[in-house]
Amino acid sequence: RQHRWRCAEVTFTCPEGELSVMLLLLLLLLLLFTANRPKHLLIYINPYGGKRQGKRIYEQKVAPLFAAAGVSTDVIVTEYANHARDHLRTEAELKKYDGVVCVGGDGMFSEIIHGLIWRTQIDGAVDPNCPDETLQTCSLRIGIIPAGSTDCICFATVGTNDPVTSALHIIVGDSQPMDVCSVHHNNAFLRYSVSLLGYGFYGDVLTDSERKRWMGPARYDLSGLKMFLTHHYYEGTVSYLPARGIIGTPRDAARCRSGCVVCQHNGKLLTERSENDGEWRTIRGKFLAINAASMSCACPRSPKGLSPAAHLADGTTDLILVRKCSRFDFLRHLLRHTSKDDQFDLTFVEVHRVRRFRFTPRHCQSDSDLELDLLGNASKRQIFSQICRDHPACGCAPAYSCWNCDGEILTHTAIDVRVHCQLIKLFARGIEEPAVFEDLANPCAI
Ligand SMILES: Nc1ncnc2c1ncn2[C@@H]1O[C@H](COP(=O)(O)OP(=O)(O)OP(=O)(O)O)[C@@H](O)[C@H]1O
Ligand SMILES: CCCCCCCCCCCCC/C=C/[C@@H](O)[C@H](CO)NC(=O)CCCCC
Ligand SMILES: [Ca+2]
Repeated sequence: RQHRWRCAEVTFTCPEGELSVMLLLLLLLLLLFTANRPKHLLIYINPYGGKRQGKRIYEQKVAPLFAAAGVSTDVIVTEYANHARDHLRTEAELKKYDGVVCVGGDGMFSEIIHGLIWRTQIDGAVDPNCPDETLQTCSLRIGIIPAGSTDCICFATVGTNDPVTSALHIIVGDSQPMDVCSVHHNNAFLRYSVSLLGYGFYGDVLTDSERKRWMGPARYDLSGLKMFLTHHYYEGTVSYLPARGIIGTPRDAARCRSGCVVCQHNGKLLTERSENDGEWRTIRGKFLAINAASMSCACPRSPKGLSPAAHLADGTTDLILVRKCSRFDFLRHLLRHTSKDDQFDLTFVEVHRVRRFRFTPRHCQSDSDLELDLLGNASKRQIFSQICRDHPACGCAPAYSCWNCDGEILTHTAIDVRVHCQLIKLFARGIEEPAVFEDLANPCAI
């Protein structure tokens, strides 16, 4: 609640009429020319996100504030999935606007960035399919009015999921840069991600929860419990390029906050330096979860997030590997997402701050890793024996999971992920530290 903003009316009185007119003019000029406030916004509302309250939230809580602040709007209520993405990619007259706002959850935000980033690359003649291209930064800022199920991007950039607070951050024209990961498979673009890329546990939770969409946000709790009990593990190889020369580690006590110096320092450093500096490292093993958190991923379910010390705009992602362990140990790890204890302080968990990583599931590994028959095909016996060994009870469980990419399912399992430092900007200012009242003895001074 401490991050909530509210409107207040303040009445100034001035004994001289002329002076009051001058002050009024000065205020108007300041608002017009010095503040970076948006004047015209393009708004997309997902009427089916979260508890299906998007339209009501916008009309009752947000539209009156925009009207009072003199912000004009063009509003589109989406009619189908990817409506907003496709409109931004091809039709929207972006020059008319100072920003784009989505009313919905992380999936709706994902649609907006896919539309905007794609459009920016095509306009700038950059090939989005090439994983090594330097992407062009998007000039339009993005606002999020939370009306989804997790709303982790709003929570991790503002500190609360409250439509009025987000509307006020948009009105005052705040700006928060943010990293974006591009995900490719064999030189073909798959998706962008800003929060969680999760294989194994979080991929399975998402797949299961999509069948329960009718339940609303509670679907994640049920699927989370089910997948915890199922306890699948997956084999594969993770290679990564550690972020070198940067300040900050995933085990820091310090957090990314408004005006973060780590983001400023690393952002400058990484844009100046070739990202191929450094040596790739490889880890092969059996994992319950492989998570890449490009930001803390804090949300009401996990107030400090999957990687509490991750940064919004430092050009890195925190790669968290949870190796195969007992149900009891995995529960200890999961419960630490919701408590103050360090979720990385466990022997089966490791975390690396990286600029790029690749994952190959075991069944996709090169032929030399598999038994080959005379025709060069991988032996069925070997693949079958893997399934049987992993799931002796039924033998029919899947040998591979899928990726949860900011709450959307990725069908490809072998992926190449690269962080693009500060590719987009949000109408936010990062989480603010609570005010410290130093002069408690003299409240008037405060
Ligand atoms: N009009 C629509 N009809 C059906 N689906 C839509 C429509 N508009 C958007 N969508 C899709 O709905 C999905 C879910 O939306 P959204 O992210 O807003 O809510 P959520 O999934 O409940 O929340 P969260 O992503 O925070 O968990 C998104 O993948 C989006 O593409
Ligand atoms: C026995 C069960 C213990 C459960 C432990 C709870 C741990 C909660 C961690 C929550 C982390 C959320 C990370 C954010 C991911 C979002 O990009 C994505 C889209 O909105 N949400 C989910 O995938 C939704 C993921 C929901 C997972 C439960
Ligand atoms: Ca980051």
